[in-house]
Amino acid sequence: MSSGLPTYYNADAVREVLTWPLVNKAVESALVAIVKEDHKMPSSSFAFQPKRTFTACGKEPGKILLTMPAYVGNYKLKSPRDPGEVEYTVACKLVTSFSGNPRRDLPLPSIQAHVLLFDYQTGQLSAIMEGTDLTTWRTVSASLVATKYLYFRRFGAQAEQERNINVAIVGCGVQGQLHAAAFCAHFRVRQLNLYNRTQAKAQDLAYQLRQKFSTESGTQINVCSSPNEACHDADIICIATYSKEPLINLASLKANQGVHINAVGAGENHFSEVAPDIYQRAKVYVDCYANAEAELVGLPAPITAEVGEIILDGNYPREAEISIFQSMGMASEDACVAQAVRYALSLPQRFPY
Ligand SMILES: NC(=O)C1=CN([C@@H]2O[C@H](COP(=O)(O)OP(=O)(O)OC[C@H]3O[C@@H](n4cnc5c(N)ncnc54)[C@H](O)[C@@H]3O)[C@@H](O)[C@H]2O)C=CC1
Ligand SMILES: O=C(O)C1=NCCCC1
Repeated sequence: MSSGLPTYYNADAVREVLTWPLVNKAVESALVAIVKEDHKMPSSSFAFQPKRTFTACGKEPGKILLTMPAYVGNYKLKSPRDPGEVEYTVACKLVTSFSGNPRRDLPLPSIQAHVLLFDYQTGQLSAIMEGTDLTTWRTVSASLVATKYLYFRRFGAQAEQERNINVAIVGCGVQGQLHAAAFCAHFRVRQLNLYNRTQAKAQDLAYQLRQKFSTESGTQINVCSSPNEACHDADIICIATYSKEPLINLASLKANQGVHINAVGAGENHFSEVAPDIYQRAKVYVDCYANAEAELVGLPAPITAEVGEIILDGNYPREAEISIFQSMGMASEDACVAQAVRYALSLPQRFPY
């Protein structure tokens, strides 16, 4: 038992060990752990994750502080070097969302976070970890995991390695940029369409991604002048803006074909970016029912399942269905990723995850 000060992990340290295998495993563990024990295929891991709080930071909109506590029990980090011991993690993320930050004279990220990690046996605060990149990575990872189970698995177990897809990114901010790079890195992306309200941002992103993916994997990367243009031929759509108005509707999508949407953004109201006619036609999946109950009031469609339930029971959407992963972000993802980061940083040598 330590009686010293908590260890501080700064952004550079965290960045050094953030890799997709590490984050994806941790996020998948979290998505499964929060599934209720009475599910038909229960998992041995479990989590307690109360509804998070939102504090308005002033009277004008667009500035909020969220507190996100979680306990995740009896799960595995599952890294190649990990001896298979089970983990217990107690954590609380403090995160602000100040949507005007990128437009400040000295721009800052809209989302900034720290994760507090506690000793699960004594309750002592053991670490404070800068959590801004961690938040971006785990959110993108949740979209990757959701896409794997809600889109690819409907076409078979090998589809994520074999199937060519067209991807649309609507909103090329911090989230959109990492979604674009990660989807190209994980899947066979034939065409990547980028839309951003300020087109120069989409052009910058296209320029950077072309250096890597156009030559390596032949991905055709296009900058589009409207969300409709970006999405009309897309199999997968990742939408991550602060828009209070719908940016895409049913007419924006490929007709009568399987489409999967990762609906990531929109701040306080998570579902305003996507029009009700899509929700009414789609199967809607969430990361967590408890958050959905509090944060998706007025969602124009019923919720089909949590992503973790689908991982456990394999009840995938049908091939031609539209699926939506309504991503809210959850504390147990942050807890599991922060724990994995701390574990990776504790190893004498960095290992290739
Ligand atoms: N689901 C989750 O777990 C998480 C969700 N988010 C959400 O993702 C969204 C994006 O976050 P970041 O990329 O960090 O923000 P950002 O500020 O870096 O990027 C936002 C992008 O959206 C665009 N945008 C903003 N308002 C718009 C509007 N009215 N119409 C069209 N485009 C608009 C901007 O041009 C910008 O490129 C936010 O809504 C944020 O709350 C962020 C972190 C986690
Ligand atoms: O889960 C998170 O972290 C966030 N979710 C919604 C917007 C702010 C950050």
